[in-house]
Amino acid sequence: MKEIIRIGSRGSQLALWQANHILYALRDAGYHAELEIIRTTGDRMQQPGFVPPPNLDGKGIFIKEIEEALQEGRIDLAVHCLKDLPTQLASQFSLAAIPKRADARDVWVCEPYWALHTLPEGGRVGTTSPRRRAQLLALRPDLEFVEIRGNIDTRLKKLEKGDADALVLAAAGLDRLKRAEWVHQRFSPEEMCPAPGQGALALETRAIDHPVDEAHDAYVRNAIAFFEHPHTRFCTTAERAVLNALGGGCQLPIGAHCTPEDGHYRLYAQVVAPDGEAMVQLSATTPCTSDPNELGEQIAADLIARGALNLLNASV
Ligand SMILES: NCc1[nH]cc(CCC(=O)O)c1CC(=O)O
Repeated sequence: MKEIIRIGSRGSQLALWQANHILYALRDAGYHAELEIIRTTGDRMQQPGFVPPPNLDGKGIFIKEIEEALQEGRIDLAVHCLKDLPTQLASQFSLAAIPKRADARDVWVCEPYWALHTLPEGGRVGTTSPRRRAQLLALRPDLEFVEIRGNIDTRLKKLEKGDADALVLAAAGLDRLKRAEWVHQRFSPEEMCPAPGQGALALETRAIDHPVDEAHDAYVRNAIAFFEHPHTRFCTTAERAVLNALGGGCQLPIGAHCTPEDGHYRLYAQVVAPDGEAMVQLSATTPCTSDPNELGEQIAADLIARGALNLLNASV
């Protein structure tokens, strides 16, 4: 009898694309894989009329129910956007593989103003991300913001309807869903520094020392090992270390972007005040042989020495 690898995913358009991408690759490699769709708190929050419970903790709202399924053995493998994963996983879980990253950049989606600087004064940008709002204000203090939620097609429809004049989205999502014709401008990381881990997937399994079935868990870890992409692992580990050292969470206006450059890695990180009036930014390089966590922690310490925590405190 063939062993089956059960993959858990959220039901959003983008999550399904990503989970299927992994599923088909596993099938191509000769494995039996199945998909299980799991509804998370984060998905329910995007429904109209959702009332958040008073004790709701924003961290990990897209992963809680998926990790429960992992822990209970209903699934063997969870496929997430790495940027939605908290910087610290509970000890029962492991980031078993990080596949090659797609385009990590943020993009400008705006008809008919093809670039950020051409949008007329007071233009309304549809984003709820504190990082994107702060970074946009640093470039264009006149901008206004409106809440646009939902999956990518919903957001594009709301843009078409005129609910906003422009959107800023992750390139990876639009590229994966073949909506790249909406992209007018891909921001350089210095203009709009992407969220740590943006554009990368995370393959999460039970940790080695928390198996449901030792032989099956080892089989799954072995099956997914070929997805692992060492450059992406290094870069996203360094980026997430910056975020972790500054207090974690996707609600903080922190960008970090690391790239391999011949023989070394370069990490750039940026913390912006919520009103865009102040910013600290730094970059550092390190040899390929060094520890990505040290690189991220070093940058975070240097950002703190330049006042990053004051900017972050202003944002809560
Ligand atoms: N916060 C939602 C989210 N999580 C991951 C992506 C995009 C895909 C990725 O970064 O891998 C998005 C949408 C967006 O930011 O536009």
